[in-house]
Amino acid sequence: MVLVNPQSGRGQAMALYNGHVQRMLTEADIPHTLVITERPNHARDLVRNADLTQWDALVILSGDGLLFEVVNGLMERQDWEKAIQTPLGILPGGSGNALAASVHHYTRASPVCGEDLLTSCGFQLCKGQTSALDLISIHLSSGVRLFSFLSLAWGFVADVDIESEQFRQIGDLRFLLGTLVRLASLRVYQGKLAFLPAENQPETHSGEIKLLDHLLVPLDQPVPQDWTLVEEREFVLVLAMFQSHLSEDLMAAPDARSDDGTMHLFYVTAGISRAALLRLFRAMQSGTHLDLGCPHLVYRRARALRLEPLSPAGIMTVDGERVEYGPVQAQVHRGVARLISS
Ligand SMILES: Nc1ncnc2c1ncn2[C@@H]1O[C@H](COP(=O)(O)OP(=O)(O)OP(=O)(O)O)[C@@H](O)[C@H]1O
Repeated sequence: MVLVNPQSGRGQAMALYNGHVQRMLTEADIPHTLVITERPNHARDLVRNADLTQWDALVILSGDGLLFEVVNGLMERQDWEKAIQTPLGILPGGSGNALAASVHHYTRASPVCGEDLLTSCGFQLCKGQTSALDLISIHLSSGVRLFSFLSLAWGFVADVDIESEQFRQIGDLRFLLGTLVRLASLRVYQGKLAFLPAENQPETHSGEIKLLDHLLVPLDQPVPQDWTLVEEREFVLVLAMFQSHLSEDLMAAPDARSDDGTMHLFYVTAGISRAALLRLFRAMQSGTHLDLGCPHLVYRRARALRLEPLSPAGIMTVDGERVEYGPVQAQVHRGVARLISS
């Protein structure tokens, strides 16, 4: 099943399907059914109720938001243990296309963008090999539990992602414009951050197949003893990456792999100059931001984290989608889903 969000990116996803994708799938002799989404949550509702035995794979031609819907729709099913084993494919049709860029990066080929990225992902889709995909269980303060495959962001990155949606018509340039606007009015975000370092938890057991979040305690209790409490309380951004790319041209976590069982946690503390922050983002285009030795940038590998914003209002995103603002905690579950990626 190929799911297309006709509104994603600059609204070009259907043209990409008609121009490239359909031809590739036909040449590769892969019969498929096209589903054009009509509204937000259409894909989520569809996969929650679909007869999955009909499909070898669910393929998303859109941005990361549509795959986020599909993953969470699968996890809402009674038979989620089986449903989440359905191979998931991604074809870049949005403006960020972080997972598509990550899937390409994992092939170790040199970076590409635009239609070349679509061709690369289309080729991998036709080959049909699958890799394991980590899912990150995320608990919001209201008690809602979500599943993420890409990122959790608060502060600068989340603000740029959501505020730049008004510039959707200019495609991925919206992130550059949004970054410049946010830099001009750079903010500091107050909050508490804690995490379980990967080295303290060498093996991630996902609690059998049940996906029990055995590393987490309720949000109203202090984090366990073996967690690290970050001393700083003033941040410019907190970003947990679960794949290599934050967008098509920002390689936030070059060493990340789809099934490494690791959260790649970055935070930037207050006091960084606008120029230094801009340098970080420019270096992130080639994945060299950690080489700059910026004293405000911290990178840690983690298995679980807790973030408690103290600033009264703000933006938090999961996989680039806005979620309820407030205390949040998360745990990685290694390789519980399947991603078409070679
Ligand atoms: N037919 C539709 N009309 C409007 N919104 C839709 C439709 N189908 C899906 N959506 C919603 O659109 C949002 C954005 O989708 P998606 O992330 O796939 O594209 P994008 O935002 O352009 O890409 P990116 O995340 O790469 O920037 C999602 O929250 C999804 O729920």
